[in-house]
Amino acid sequence: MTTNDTAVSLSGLTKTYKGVTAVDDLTVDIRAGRVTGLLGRNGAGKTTTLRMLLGLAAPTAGTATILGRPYAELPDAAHRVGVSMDGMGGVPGATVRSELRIWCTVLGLPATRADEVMEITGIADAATRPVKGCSTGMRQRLALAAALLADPEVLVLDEPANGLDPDGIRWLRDTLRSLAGEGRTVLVSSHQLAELEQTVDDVVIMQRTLRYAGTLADLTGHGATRLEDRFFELVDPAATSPAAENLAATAPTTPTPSTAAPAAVRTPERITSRA
Ligand SMILES: Nc1ncnc2c1ncn2[C@@H]1O[C@H](COP(=O)(O)OP(=O)(O)OP(=O)(O)O)[C@@H](O)[C@H]1O
Repeated sequence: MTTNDTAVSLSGLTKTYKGVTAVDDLTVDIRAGRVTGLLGRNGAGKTTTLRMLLGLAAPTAGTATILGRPYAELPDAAHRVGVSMDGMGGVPGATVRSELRIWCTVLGLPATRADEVMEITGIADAATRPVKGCSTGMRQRLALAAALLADPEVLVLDEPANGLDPDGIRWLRDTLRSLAGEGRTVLVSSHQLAELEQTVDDVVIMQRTLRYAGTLADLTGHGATRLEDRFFELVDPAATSPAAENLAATAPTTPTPSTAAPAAVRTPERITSRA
């Protein structure tokens, strides 16, 4: 079911690479104005899903829309959707400020906007630092700064917590909550379950196929169970020992054939699964 406040809609979304299905028949609506965590192990298909959503990879089957249209057909998409993904590349030789100013030019924004987003993301002190000399955490902040430049309605962030120290993680959590508080939609991929548990309203769990879509509160019984426990029940019901779970959580996953039976998929009220 699609509602008026659906920000992202995936329908039967499937991607096969040389006979290996990375994303299989993913159908889910993501509600506007909320922080939604796209969760899955390494290799679960999160990045592939986001790339299809943003028109960076062509689906083998199915559709993905953002604000009601495929990204490539969305008017003013570069202003309405802010994106942070690995491999988006930087400008050789740029400093933090000059890189953001280049993006300001590309987006038709005043150069002063670069300084505003540096303040928001806590990197103003690093304005003159070469980007290639920045730490991973600093680069994550810079990537979010770039995503925020055009004051977008929707943010799509691929693993934004990677490389952040505890201060950075707390800052990211507060920032994402505050962005959603302003009415923005935040779709954030991660496999850092403890972190996400404190950040998201809604959860989409995938392991090539959809395993859960709904509110965090529904998933955890309003905190009665931990997200991590529910996650493992959904992605790997056979795993029983914590040691096995920890190992599985960090090991790359080889996609299984698309004929494998999907796990139970819930259809709660906040995110509507149409699987
Ligand atoms: N361009 C590609 N060509 C072939 N296989 C690919 C390609 N991109 C992704 N894959 C495969 O698709 C599967 C899903 O990868 P994807 O990067 O989407 O997972 P992920 O959930 O984002 O993982 P991670 O958390 O490690 O980033 C993996 O098995 C990966 O090897």
